[in-house]
Amino acid sequence: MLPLDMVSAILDSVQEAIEITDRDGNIIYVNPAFCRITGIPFAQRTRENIFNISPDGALALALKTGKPVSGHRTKVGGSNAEVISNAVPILVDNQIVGAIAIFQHITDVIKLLEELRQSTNIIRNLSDKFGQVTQGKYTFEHIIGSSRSIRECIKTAQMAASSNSTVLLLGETGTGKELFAHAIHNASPRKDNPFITINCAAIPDALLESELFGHVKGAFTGAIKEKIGKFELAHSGTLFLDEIGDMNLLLQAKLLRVLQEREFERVGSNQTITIDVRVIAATNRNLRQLVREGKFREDLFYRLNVVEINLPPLREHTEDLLDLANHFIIKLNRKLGKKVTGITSEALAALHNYNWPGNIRELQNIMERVMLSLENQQVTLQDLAPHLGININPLTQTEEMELLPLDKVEQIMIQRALNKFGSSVEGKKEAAKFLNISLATLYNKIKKYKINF
Ligand SMILES: Nc1ncnc2c1ncn2[C@@H]1O[C@H](COP(=O)(O)OP(=O)(O)OP(=O)(O)O)[C@@H](O)[C@H]1O
Repeated sequence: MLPLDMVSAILDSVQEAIEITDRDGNIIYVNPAFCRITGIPFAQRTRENIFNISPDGALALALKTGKPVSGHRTKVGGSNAEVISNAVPILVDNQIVGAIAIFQHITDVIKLLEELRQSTNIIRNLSDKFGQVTQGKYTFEHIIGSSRSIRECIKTAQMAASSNSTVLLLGETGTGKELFAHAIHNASPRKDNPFITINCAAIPDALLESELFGHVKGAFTGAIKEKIGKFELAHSGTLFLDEIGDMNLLLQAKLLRVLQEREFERVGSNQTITIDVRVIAATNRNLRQLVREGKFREDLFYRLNVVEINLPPLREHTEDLLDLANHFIIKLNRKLGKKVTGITSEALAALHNYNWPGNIRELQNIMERVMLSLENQQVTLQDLAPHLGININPLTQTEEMELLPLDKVEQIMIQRALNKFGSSVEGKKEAAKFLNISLATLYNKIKKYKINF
């Protein structure tokens, strides 16, 4: 057992407030920390009974129930001090002889809680930010194509990369707009900073503003915590605004201001935020037409259109088909664990003849579907035909008919030859040679039978 004077010296030196009662609730001891926190002198406090002065406090509860009480929030009876207290009954030979409580001033706890809340907020925001921040995935090396039109697009994009100019990428779906946006960012001085993408068509109008500019807590119903917008996330990097043609007029006005002033406010806040962001915008819609129809602001169009790059549809640069097909074969071999060796010339000719409404994305998808069932072999016309809507054996149907007019047979043969050799000038020469007619005759018959390819 510790000597009594030592026990009292220990209690006197503890930083937390301590209060002790006897079995009947008479307060028999409070330490100096208690007097400091509550402002009640020792002599005054030890004249009181806990059941009178603080009947709902932790000490009274511990005495009444004989059980420990922890984390009890209360005001110390007879003072204004709010505390969090833990109390336990004091047992001697299994009999309650009193109770002791230890208090912590609530302002200390609140201060700690506030610090904790702020730290949690910072961590949450950082992890939010971290989750959304990406780097540019592709470089110009990933862009396949040696046709004049693609080379020109690459040249313009490379020139734009070194500047801070806003770039507008126009082109049908699947022509590589996003790929170019990544490549421009990666070739720019901002390449080590964030590359943030937002698809304006994929986000409902009501949410797009806060996605772009962020919001403060309580800015609108559902804004339960503050949110950093894409513009802030992209600070010092690049913001890729995809499907810009789908943005509503109200937001277009706000976007124009950011592009002009480089500043904005989060939704619900009047604090102006200044940013340094390079904007690349893209759309597969006809922006000029939208301007004429009053659906896209002319001033915004010119702000965005500092450097304009028009990506050609695949049907207009079919000379890149072989390189693209081989590129996807290599990529998909890796992805699917295959060893496909290439594509036959007949299959390539069929690719030439197709219209490619989904452009390069469609080519990539078709190659993937075909390669799923191939092993160590080439992609053939038979593999591709169902995906390109080609009937590779028109005669099997027609053979079942007893007779066919001669010109119908001629038309079918010309169609088949063009499917086989392709519709390029070289392909037509081959087809004419195979059919034993001159190139001029072939052209005449294509015209006569209105053959589409
Ligand atoms: N020149 C190219 N070389 C290699 N791959 C390409 C090329 N162009 C496009 N691709 C590939 O085709 C797919 C579609 O490209 P991307 O997403 O960039 O098109 P997009 O024009 O942005 O389409 P959308 O308008 O539908 O968003 C991607 O997988 C991309 O990597």
